[in-house]
Amino acid sequence: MPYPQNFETAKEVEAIVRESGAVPATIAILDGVPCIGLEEDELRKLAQLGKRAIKTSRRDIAYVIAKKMTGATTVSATMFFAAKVGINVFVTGGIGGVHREGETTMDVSSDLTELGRTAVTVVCAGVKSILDIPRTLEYLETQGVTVVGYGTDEFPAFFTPRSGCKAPSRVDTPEECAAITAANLSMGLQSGILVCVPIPAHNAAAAEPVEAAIQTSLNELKEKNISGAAVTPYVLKRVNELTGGASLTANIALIKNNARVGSQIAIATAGLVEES
Ligand SMILES: O=c1[nH]cc([C@@H]2O[C@H](COP(=O)(O)O)[C@@H](O)[C@H]2O)c(=O)[nH]1
Repeated sequence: MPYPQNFETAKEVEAIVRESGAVPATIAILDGVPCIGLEEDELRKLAQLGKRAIKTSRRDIAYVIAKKMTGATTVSATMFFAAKVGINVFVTGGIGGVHREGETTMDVSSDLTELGRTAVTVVCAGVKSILDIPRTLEYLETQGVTVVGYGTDEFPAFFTPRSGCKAPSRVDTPEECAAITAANLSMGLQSGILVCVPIPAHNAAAAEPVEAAIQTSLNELKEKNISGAAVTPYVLKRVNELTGGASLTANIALIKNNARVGSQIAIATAGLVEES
């Protein structure tokens, strides 16, 4: 997300979490120090750095710390730090997944392996259709990740509530999510839970222009020889440009919605699980 929308959204998300009765702790690595909860000026600096902050997945954590760099943590690294300090529930927009043609490129987000090895409940709006959604679900199954649709039988596809793929299971209340989180922890499964909240219908950017923009940007990847970690940021930026900002508006709306749902889940979970 570009500045200043990233800063404003982060602040608004923290406010939503507080208003809901939970405690927000935005996670990042600042000058080599992992931080769990940021002061407003720290949040602003990070937001202003934008792409100059290092996109930090699990593999990058040690390097960013050793080099005293500033890292914006992806879902995999954020889960790692959340688990370390006993945070059970974490909200984000979307997660990474298996890329289209991932069967040959092996471009599979480390978010999926982290979900397989770290017991944190991640609240998201599913994965974008820039990815291969059926293979993403297969890989989550391989990793032993509990995937639930929140108030839906269908796995949501970020900008649109529909992906054409069935969610492996369904919940309808924060209490059900909390009970699953508590069972996961008490069984010592040591894997994560993915709660997939569909974008609210009134916020959903009309699916067709977003889908068309995704196709265009995927074609550009090949022309421009872009691969690996650069793929997701490039496609997100291009889709926003091509849809005249509609995808950014939808992105912000769904993140706030996830924050509301995630806070309710966190509160219900706190009633069931002792702090570790
Ligand atoms: O819809 C989204 N997908 C992915 C990301 C970011 O991209 C990361 C995955 O990147 P990669 O595909 O390189 O693993 C996620 O953890 C998250 O930080 C995001 O913000 N929004």
